[in-house]
Amino acid sequence: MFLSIENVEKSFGKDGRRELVLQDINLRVEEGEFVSLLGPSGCGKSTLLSIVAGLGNPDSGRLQLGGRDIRKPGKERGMVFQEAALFPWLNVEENVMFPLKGSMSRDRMRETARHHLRLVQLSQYGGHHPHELSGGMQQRVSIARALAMDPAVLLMDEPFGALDEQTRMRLQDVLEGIWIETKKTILFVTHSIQEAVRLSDRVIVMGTHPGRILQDIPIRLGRPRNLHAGEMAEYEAHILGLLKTENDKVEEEEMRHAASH
Ligand SMILES: Nc1ncnc2c1ncn2[C@@H]1O[C@H](COP(=O)(O)OP(=O)(O)OP(=O)(O)O)[C@@H](O)[C@H]1O
Repeated sequence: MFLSIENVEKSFGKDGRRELVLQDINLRVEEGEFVSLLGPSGCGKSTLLSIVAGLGNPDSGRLQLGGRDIRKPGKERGMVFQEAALFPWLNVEENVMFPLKGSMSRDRMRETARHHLRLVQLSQYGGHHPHELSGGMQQRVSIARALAMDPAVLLMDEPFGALDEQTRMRLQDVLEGIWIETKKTILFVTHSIQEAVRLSDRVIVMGTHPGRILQDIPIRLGRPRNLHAGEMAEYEAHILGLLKTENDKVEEEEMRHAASH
C-alpha cells in the first residue's frame, strides 16, 4: 500500500500568535520503501509523523494509505517511539501478544509473538520481564510488538535516539535485516544523517521555520549496506551541506529577531 501526503499544512498557537510548523508537505512513499525524515530540531518531523499516525489532524491537505483517507489512528499503521513503553508486569512474549488480543486464538498469538521475537533476535528472552533487559533490547521488543500487528506501514519516531552509539548501530543492522526480510513500508524520523543514509531508500531532508521539504534524496546503494563505503560518506557530506546552509539561515533569522526586540 502506498502512503500519500498532499499539500499538508499545520500551525500551532504559540505566545499569542500562530506558528506555521509544516508548509506545503508533499510526499509519496511506495509500498516496501524505507523513507527517512531528517532535519533540525523543531522542523516538524514528529508533527508530520503523528499526523500520518492519525494522532493529530493537519489544518489542510490530504493523507491517504492505499487510496483511503487517514483521519484517525488505525492498526494498519504501527508506531514505534523513542521510549519502548512496555508493560512492566508482563513478560516479553506477553507484551508482544498484548495488542493481538481478540484478533486471534491464544496459540496463534503466541506463535505470532515468537515469530517476531525471532525476527528481532530475542527468541531467548520471551520469559524475561522488561526490567531485565537493556534499553536496546526493550526497543527491539517494541519493534516486535509493532510488527506483530502486521501493519501496512511502520512509523518510527527516533526509535534509537535514546541509545548509546554502539547499541544504535547494532539496532540499525537488526532493523535493516527485518526490512530486507519483511519488505515493510517504513517511515522513519531521525536526527542522524549517518542513520538516515545507512537505512533509507530515500532521505527527505527538511528545513525549519516553517518546516518544509528541502530535498528528496534517493540513496542508491546496495543492501546490506557497507558502513565504510565511500559513497555513503558522499551522501552524508551532501546532506550535511544542505543542513548547514539551513542552520546558518535560522541563526541569522534569530539574531535579526533578537536585535529588533
Ligand atoms: N502540541 C503542540 N502545541 C504547540 N506547539 C507544538 C506542538 N507540537 C509541536 N509543536 C511545535 O512545533 C514545532 C515542530 O515540532 P516537532 O516536535 O514536530 O519537531 P521535530 O522536528 O520533531 O523536533 P525534534 O527533532 O526536536 O523532535 C516546534 O516548534 C514545536 O514547539
